[in-house]
Amino acid sequence: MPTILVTGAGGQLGFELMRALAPLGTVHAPARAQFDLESPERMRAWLDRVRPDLIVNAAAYTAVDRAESETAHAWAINATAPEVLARWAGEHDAAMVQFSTDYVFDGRAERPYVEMDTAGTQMVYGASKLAGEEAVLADCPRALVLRVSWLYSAFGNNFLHTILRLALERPVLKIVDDQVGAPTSTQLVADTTAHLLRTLLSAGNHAPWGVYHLTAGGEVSWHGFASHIVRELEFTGVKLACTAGNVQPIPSSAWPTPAVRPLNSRLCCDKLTGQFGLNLPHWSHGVSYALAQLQRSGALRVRRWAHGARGD
Ligand SMILES: NC(=O)C1=CN([C@@H]2O[C@H](COP(=O)(O)OP(=O)(O)OC[C@H]3O[C@@H](n4cnc5c(N)ncnc54)[C@H](OP(=O)(O)O)[C@@H]3O)[C@@H](O)[C@H]2O)C=CC1
Ligand SMILES: Cc1cn([C@H]2C[C@H](O)[C@@H](COP(=O)(O)OP(=O)(O)O[C@H]3O[C@@H](C)C(=O)[C@@H](O)[C@H]3O)O2)c(=O)[nH]c1=O
Ligand SMILES: [Mg+2]
Repeated sequence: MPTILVTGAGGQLGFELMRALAPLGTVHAPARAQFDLESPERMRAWLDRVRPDLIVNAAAYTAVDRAESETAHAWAINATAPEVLARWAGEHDAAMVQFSTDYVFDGRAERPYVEMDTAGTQMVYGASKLAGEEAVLADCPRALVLRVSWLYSAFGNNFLHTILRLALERPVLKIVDDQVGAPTSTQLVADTTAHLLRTLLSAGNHAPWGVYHLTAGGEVSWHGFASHIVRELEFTGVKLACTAGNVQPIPSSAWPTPAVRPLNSRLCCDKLTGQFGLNLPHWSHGVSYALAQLQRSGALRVRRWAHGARGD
């Protein structure tokens, strides 16, 4: 059984990977005190001691706007740390998975991006993630780089939770309508990663490692995504301050942010579905599932009572 290292297990994707990768081997998720991505020495010491056969790097610096002012910090975690991991993996014949993002592209193309397209972005988060990808591919012969987009889950910090919070508090939401992509659940990414690894690890010398785009099917703007979330929340009966009709579309120019996000975040996943014979379900499936998880956990009911009179 392979020994597997999952970094960032406390993050929204790492949490799902712990579940999805468990059948493939013995999964280790060291705490930050033992495995800090900003400490190459500590990482190497841990790797030399445990000697994983597979490194799955789900840790990252994901604060897109803050990265513009915390450049060194973002670069250390998103670019230098993957390089350290990949170098160790390459030297010890281990395999590695690195997660990357639609934000490596500048978003000016008029079609979904394919893996071979030239990536190039001005934003620090995207540029640091691109440097991480390149280092991993250069240093580890058995590397899988998965570019995912717009991740959300019932657990963790993400746009779904932002919209839930805002819809409970505000009568009107203004959301950008000119940035388009595919919201993708962490479950879909984690389960698909496990499928790919099962194939790749058993395929021998000619296994198709490399870069793949991995998102849910379909496409939508952030405004369309937010409207969908609020509409689905209305069905749950949770008491909202905002209705779906009051989620208003705005252009990016009306929502200035330190990091300029791509207008086109669409990633073509044909390479992955063709190579591995997998189907990537429409993005709305995962949203229904995440909201059902929130409802079953009691999170929506508690919020309703916290917000208004019980039973109203
Ligand atoms: N979120 C998104 O929408 C998208 C994410 N991605 C990529 O997917 C991957 C997973 O992202 P996601 O799960 O959303 O990220 P999260 O922000 O939810 O989790 C990131 C994890 O990294 C850990 N981490 C950060 N810095 C360090 C460090 N110095 N040492 C050890 N651990 C550290 C965090 O630890 P702690 O909990 O202690 O802070 C956290 O567990 C990343 O590669 C990201 O770039 C790609 C596209 C979209
Ligand atoms: C909260 C809010 C956001 N927005 C806009 C800002 C932005 O353009 C868009 C999305 O907002 P966020 O800042 O939550 O999303 P952002 O942090 O940019 O999400 C990204 O995270 C990184 C880690 C990735 O890799 C990307 O794939 C992507 O998921 O919505 C509004 O227009 N109105 C609002 O009220
Ligand atoms: Mg964010």
